[in-house]
Amino acid sequence: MLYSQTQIAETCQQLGAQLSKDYHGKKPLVICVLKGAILFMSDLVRQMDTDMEMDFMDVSSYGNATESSGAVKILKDLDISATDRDVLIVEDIIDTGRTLACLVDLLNHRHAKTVKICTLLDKPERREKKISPDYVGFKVPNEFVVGYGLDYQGLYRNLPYVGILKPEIYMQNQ
Ligand SMILES: O=P(O)(O)OC[C@H]1O[C@H](OP(=O)(O)OP(=O)(O)O)[C@H](O)[C@@H]1O
Ligand code: HPA
Ligand SMILES: [Mg+2]
Repeated sequence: MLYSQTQIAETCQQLGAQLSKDYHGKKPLVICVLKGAILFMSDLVRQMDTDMEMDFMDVSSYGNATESSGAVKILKDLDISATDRDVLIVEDIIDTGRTLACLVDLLNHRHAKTVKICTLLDKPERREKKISPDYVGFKVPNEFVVGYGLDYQGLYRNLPYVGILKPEIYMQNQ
């Protein structure tokens, strides 16, 4: 285990308090990046004492051919227009930064007023794209982490804590 349920709850409370101040009177459009960010999003917004709208996007990385360009495929787009909105993107983890680099570009292209990023976990050692989150819960080492929304082959998202995946689990599949 890397971060317990209690540590995560404290972090959500701290981030929520800061976001409540920073977005006071602004009615942000808070975007959850499916599926990984759903647990963090649902805990975080309950700690934000401000008017807001919530929306959801589902994106997936392209295959190897286009990975280097950082392109992602939109599987579910926003229902609410981001134009002229103070957008807060909520993510579970920033790893290479490809997903967020693409989303930030897209939202700027759509003329969002401001685009900020709140991520529970940041894994800076793996970064390929220049993305620096505005709000970070925890910096994580260069390990594959699961739980609290994060999966390995679709499993472990429902764990209430964040842990490092045991190497024997992914070695079985190699
Ligand atoms: O910084 P990156 O290297 O782009 O990686 C981070 C992204 O990868 C994971 O999502 P994934 O695309 O696996 O989908 P999921 O959220 O549905 O699990 C994670 O939830 C982030 O969204
Ligand atoms: O460490 C991770 N765990 C789960 N999903 C991920 N997507 C990018 N990095 C990770
Ligand atoms: Mg994701």
